[in-house]
Amino acid sequence: MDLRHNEIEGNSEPTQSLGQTSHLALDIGGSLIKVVYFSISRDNCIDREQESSANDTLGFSNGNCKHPILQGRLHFAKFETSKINDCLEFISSKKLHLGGFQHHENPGKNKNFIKATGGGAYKFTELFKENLGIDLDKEDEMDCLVAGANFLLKAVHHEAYTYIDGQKEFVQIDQNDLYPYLLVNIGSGVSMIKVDGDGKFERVSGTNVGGGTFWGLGRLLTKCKSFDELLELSHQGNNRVIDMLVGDIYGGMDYSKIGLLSTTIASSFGKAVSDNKELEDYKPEDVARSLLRMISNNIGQISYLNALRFGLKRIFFGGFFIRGQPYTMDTISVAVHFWSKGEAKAMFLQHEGFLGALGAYVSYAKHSIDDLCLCSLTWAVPFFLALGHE
Ligand SMILES: Nc1ncnc2c1ncn2[C@@H]1O[C@H](COP(=O)(O)OP(=O)(O)OP(=O)(O)O)[C@@H](O)[C@H]1O
Ligand SMILES: CC(C)(CO)[C@@H](O)C(=O)NCCC(=O)O
Repeated sequence: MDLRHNEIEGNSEPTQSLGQTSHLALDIGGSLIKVVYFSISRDNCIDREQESSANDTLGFSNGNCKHPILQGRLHFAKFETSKINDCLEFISSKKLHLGGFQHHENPGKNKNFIKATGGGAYKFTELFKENLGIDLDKEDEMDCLVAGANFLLKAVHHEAYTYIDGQKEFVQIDQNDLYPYLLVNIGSGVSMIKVDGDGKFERVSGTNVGGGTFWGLGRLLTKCKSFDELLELSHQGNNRVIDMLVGDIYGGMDYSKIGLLSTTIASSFGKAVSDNKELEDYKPEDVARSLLRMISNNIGQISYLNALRFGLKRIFFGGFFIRGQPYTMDTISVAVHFWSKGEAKAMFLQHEGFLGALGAYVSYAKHSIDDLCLCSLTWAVPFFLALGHE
């Protein structure tokens, strides 16, 4: 199966067979809105009974009931939360809102609802109702992050990877040895969640110094107009111009007695004090680089401390701050490796920014199984689990 970052192919039971349609879930965060939606390839409609035994071996037999399976793609899109109207326009233009579930508690209401998580699911309830005529069915943000991460780690073959010395290496996940792990979601702010199983987790820590801090401070300091511009700048910069290194303090030497190399940052932005320069005297790219390093390092260190607190060896990092950026991932990996003396491992996720939205999408399954499923399991579950069997 071709698993590209923005699309996942898979199977889905046709929604009309269950008397419902739903192809859309949202995660409306402080900075970004993440959209996950399923599109059906109608020409690929196949009969469930002609399928391989993948579903059956997973316990997803539909018994005596016979109905077709549709094939399609799971799409991923994102919008800035400040431009929520673009998102509404996108949903409307693709008519994604027309496929929502009917309220099963009150079918007479005849109102569509779509699954939504993140703070914006609360903040923008009325906006969605007024503009698209849909209710947002709210799912808890932490529940969704965990459900999304667990789903990806179990179902998608090349999902988790390490990033060490510029090398991306995919990690084989043993489903029987997945838990416990620490999930660190770096969004506007950062949540750290100890995951012990499906739906079994505890948010053990967090920090307000996250992706929003990088983008907010970076915008003020560099006058960048977009997040991508800030990232691009940080690629070109040299953090040593503005960070105070151990070597700057120790006359070029390591402080080997306590394990610090001369190249280790002793104080982020520390040179700005002794240099006696103004902001304009520094290149924006150097400032951007120092900032990215400072924030990534700090998150890596706090993550390690929490992993240590609970004896966790594996830390999975998600959230849109990461954006598959080599320098960000390298800094986080080095921080985790350095502080844990190689005991803990930092891993990243291909669908990093979509954990919450995927978790909200998976949560449709709850309704189908509990309330709506007539003679087989929901369309969503076999579809997702089938991913792992390609
Ligand atoms: N195009 C972009 N525009 C703005 N921020 C971006 C962009 N791409 C990546 N980012 C980074 O991603 C962060 C947001 O990540 P994410 O979408 O995971 O969090 P969120 O859901 O908006 O925040 P929270 O969960 O704290 O409410 C931003 O703070 C920024 O650092
Ligand atoms: C408030 C949330 C959960 C919203 O997504 C996130 O931004 C976050 O985890 N912030 C960090 C808050 C803290 O624990 O200090």
